[in-house]
Amino acid sequence: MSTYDVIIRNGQVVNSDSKFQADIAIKGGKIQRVSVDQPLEGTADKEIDAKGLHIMPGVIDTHVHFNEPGRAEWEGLATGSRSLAAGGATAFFDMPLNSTPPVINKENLQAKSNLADQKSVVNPYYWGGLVPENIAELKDLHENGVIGFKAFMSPSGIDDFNNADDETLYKGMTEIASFDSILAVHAESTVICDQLAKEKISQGKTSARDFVESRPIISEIEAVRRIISYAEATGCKLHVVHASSRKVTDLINEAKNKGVNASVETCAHYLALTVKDLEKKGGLAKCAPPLRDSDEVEELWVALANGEIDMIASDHSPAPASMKTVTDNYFEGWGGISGAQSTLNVLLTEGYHKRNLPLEKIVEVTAVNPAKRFGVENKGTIAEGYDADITLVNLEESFELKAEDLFYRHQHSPYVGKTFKGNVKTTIVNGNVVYDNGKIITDEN
Ligand SMILES: NC(=O)N[C@H]1NC(=O)NC1=O
Ligand SMILES: [Zn+2]
Ligand SMILES: [Zn+2]
Repeated sequence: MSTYDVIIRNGQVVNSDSKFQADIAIKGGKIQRVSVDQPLEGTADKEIDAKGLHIMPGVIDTHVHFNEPGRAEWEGLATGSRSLAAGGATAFFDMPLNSTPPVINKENLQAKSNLADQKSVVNPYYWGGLVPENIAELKDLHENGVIGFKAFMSPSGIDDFNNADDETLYKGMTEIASFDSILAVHAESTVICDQLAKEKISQGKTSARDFVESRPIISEIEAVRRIISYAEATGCKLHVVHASSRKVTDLINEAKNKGVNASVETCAHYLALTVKDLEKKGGLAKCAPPLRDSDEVEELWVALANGEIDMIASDHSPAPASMKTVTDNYFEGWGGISGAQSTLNVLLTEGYHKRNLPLEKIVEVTAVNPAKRFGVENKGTIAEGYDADITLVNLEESFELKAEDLFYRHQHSPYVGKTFKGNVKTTIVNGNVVYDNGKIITDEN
């Protein structure tokens, strides 16, 4: 009988506050021993030599749309979760849309979680939706384990998930505050975006730049200011997703300084891609809020380095290729980027290698802060007693991302063709190796 299930030897552990050489022993899905600077004694059913590799807490992707049930032809829990594992993620928070029926009541939550239990290779968590029709359902959703609620302040693009008007936001936040949960918002102004889009389209102005100009940063600023005022008035915890500009993250930080319980996410694509990519790659790089110019990208990196951004997620919101093809009208086609597999690659390449972003900071915004902010216990850190959710990374290995390397239901992404430095070699979820050297390892193989 071996002492442990898995031992990882000779790796360099990275936590959000430290880096050290250690051997790690896993048993029963937990990290049982972390032996710093001296060889760990004992045997294991599986020994992994991590010499030359960095051992990081698995990424917790707080923002994905896996679209199942109901829209599995766009993605799916099996394919989506495999892509995460291949990218070093060990948990995800699935958005209440674009699955159908959306997660706006307990029954729909259970339908999704039953499917995830069968299909996901990483740990699933769920956002509940806040829509004008479901304020009476929020408490039930909370009691059934959603990690928080998500509302759209502008149209969601999905017919069965209405955006929240001001009354819904105010009443919903009052209700969510009553049981101390949190509201995440997609913050763009409906009035500004709709009006500008109408104007552009009526003038035949439908280029990539026109689309971006129809969803300007001020539209995010307006919506974020408004939602902060509701957070102040109701005492509801607030989380702003996919801020595309430091001008937006600044507002959250000002609010925090005034004592508002708020946090902010940005996405890998706002750190790695610009309007030029949208022009070049067409629909593959279309999202909302849209990609910005390179000066905004650089400012976001500064914000990240300064601790002004709480977490980085993918907002993986895929669709079939036919819906991502833009010819000359950028107002047509699905807005949403396929990126779940590449978040860590982006942060290592563009952050650690190119801009000297410390590895500890990457762990903080991909693992520690997501776990802390949303009350996910025993995850986000490599330490004794924590869950064995771990990714092994070769920081120096470069590779060019190919479409056939993607585990998505549809093998496309704006990152295809990009050379990344920093490659995920192995991903361990609850003590089981689920991804190793380019392959998903499941019970069947
Ligand atoms: N419904 C949905 O997934 N929308 C997402 N896509 C995107 O680009 N931004 C979003 O909020
Ligand atoms: Zn959104
Ligand atoms: Zn989203």
